[in-house]
Amino acid sequence: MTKPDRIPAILLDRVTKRYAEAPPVLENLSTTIKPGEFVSIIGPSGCGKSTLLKLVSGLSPTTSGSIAVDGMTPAKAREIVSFIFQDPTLLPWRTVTRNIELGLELEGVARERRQATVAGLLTLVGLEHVAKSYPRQLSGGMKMRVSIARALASNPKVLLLDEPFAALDEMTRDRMNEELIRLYLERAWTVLFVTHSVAEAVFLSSRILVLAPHPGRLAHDIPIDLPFPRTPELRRSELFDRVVAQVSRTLREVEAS
Ligand SMILES: Nc1ncnc2c1ncn2[C@@H]1O[C@H](COP(=O)(O)OP(=O)(O)OP(=O)(O)O)[C@@H](O)[C@H]1O
Repeated sequence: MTKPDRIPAILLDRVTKRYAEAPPVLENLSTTIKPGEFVSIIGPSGCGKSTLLKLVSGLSPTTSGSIAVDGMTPAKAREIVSFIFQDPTLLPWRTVTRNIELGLELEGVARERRQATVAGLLTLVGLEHVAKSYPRQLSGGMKMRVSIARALASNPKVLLLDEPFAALDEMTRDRMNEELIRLYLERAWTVLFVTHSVAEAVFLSSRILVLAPHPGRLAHDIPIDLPFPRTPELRRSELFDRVVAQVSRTLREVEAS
């Protein structure tokens, strides 16, 4: 007997999304994302990138077509999915530790287990030294790390990130990219990552989906065959520059069409 194929991490089958009576934002979008893939979504402003993440997260329903996350509807898959937004939205009156444990608290996880989980996450994102600080005492990069740690507290299998590093300076952003790749390799997540930066998408991804607008649709599906782990040296290599140039050209063609 042949072994059944592994269930796709994310399956999009002819997904169409329309807000009220407006023309569709996404139309007939189909693709399969395998477990462990790091997929970035790029495309002109308004082509439906954020909308796609909202559909996969179950925050917003599809108009037609279907989405399966690990074989489940997005609503059922919420427990295995974490969504990280550009704005970390930390609670200012809670310390770093208490921000990270918020979700676990709401789930009713006992205090001791919460503390053990948070201690591990603080180490993972390198924030042990600010465990008792408040958000206002942190830099933008640190706030984003708290937000990532909070998203990881529920031990997700699928991570959805909507331009998480857009507000950071370039150096911090590069460092966060390297940390994200380290965590991705360690935790074996499936990642769907929205960005406007082609270099960031190339650095992080095993695959890039280029969406075209009006209506949003899949224009290109580009595998990124650079070796993992991705390192700062890779970013300085000619090969990296070549891939970035190639993807930028594709994006410009989509923007011009
Ligand atoms: N809740 C909503 N109600 C009505 N229209 C919406 C809603 N959310 C998004 N839209 C519209 O859907 C289109 C796609 O928006 P979306 O934010 O998904 O695009 P995007 O590719 O992420 O854009 P950007 O790159 O500028 O962040 C836009 O025209 C936007 O105005």
